[in-house]
Amino acid sequence: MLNKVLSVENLQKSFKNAKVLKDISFDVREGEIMAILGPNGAGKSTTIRNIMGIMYPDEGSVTFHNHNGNEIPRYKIGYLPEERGLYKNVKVMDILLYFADLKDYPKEKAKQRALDYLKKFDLEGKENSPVEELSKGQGQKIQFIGSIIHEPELLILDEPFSGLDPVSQEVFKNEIKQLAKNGTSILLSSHQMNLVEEMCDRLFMINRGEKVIYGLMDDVKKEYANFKCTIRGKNEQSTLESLPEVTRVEQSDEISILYLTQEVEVTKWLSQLPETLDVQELSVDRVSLHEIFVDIATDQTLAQEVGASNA
Ligand SMILES: Nc1ncnc2c1ncn2[C@@H]1O[C@H](COP(=O)(O)OP(=O)(O)OP(=O)(O)O)[C@@H](O)[C@H]1O
Repeated sequence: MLNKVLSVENLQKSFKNAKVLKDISFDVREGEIMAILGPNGAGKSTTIRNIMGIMYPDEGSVTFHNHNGNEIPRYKIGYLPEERGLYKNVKVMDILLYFADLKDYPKEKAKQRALDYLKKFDLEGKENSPVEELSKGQGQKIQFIGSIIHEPELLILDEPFSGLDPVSQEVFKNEIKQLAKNGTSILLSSHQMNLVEEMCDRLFMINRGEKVIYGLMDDVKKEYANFKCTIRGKNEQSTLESLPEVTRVEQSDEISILYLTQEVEVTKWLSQLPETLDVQELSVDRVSLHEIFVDIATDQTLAQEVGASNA
């Protein structure tokens, strides 16, 4: 098993009378991409702020290697906060060197890394531009570079994809994957399930401050991502519901989605469909992480530890 870089144990946090974190525990391992997923207000940012020492938990602990709380060497951690914003009248290079200086990172090395990353993020030649002349997405790229300029061992990204266009999202996604491949441990939060689905190794799903799922992405998919069959054609809902292995049918206009049991053998199931069905189009897919989340967040009885031995 990979080494643990960060451990979060039994975090509890209340604001006035509202308990927003209820016994949150997970870890982040060397070189992995770990995602905290959950809907708005679930407690993702509060968890991250407690890890970063921006606020302190009422109960529980945060450990980075063998260091706790104030002993944690913050210069080994990179952080992209949810709040975006940089000093407006400062030049791009100056702000990046300032970020590096805060972490005691050598200036010349930082300068070279900054230039390399500006090029990578399609911002070549912008080093002397004032931040106020950048677009929102460009500013976010600068802030992202600022969070990795000092080669952190652990990188914490709070909603890294929000506000980015699809091309920039792809650039960020690839860079995050590359960093992990080179050994950086990544913890990122998101409420956009589909974006992180194919990039994270493990996930922690949180809803109303509580753990809903914690485990390997592959295990979560195996456990929850059953097959669904989408049929376009004129069919009675009751006919479709009476087919074997169908747990639920959703219908709108001529599109019917048949959710199938975990045990279904797809080829066998397809071969026994009645000839009387009206099929103009048919596809079989696994339900997405997004659908799994909506299901689970609205029916807590499904919540259980997934792949606990691997988690
Ligand atoms: N400083 C604060 N004072 C009072 N309540 C707070 C504070 N910070 C967060 N909360 C509350 O804690 C809950 C969790 O908020 P948090 O920002 O952690 O959610 P989130 O999962 O990051 O959501 P989002 O996806 O919307 O960013 C919310 O109900 C929020 O209103």
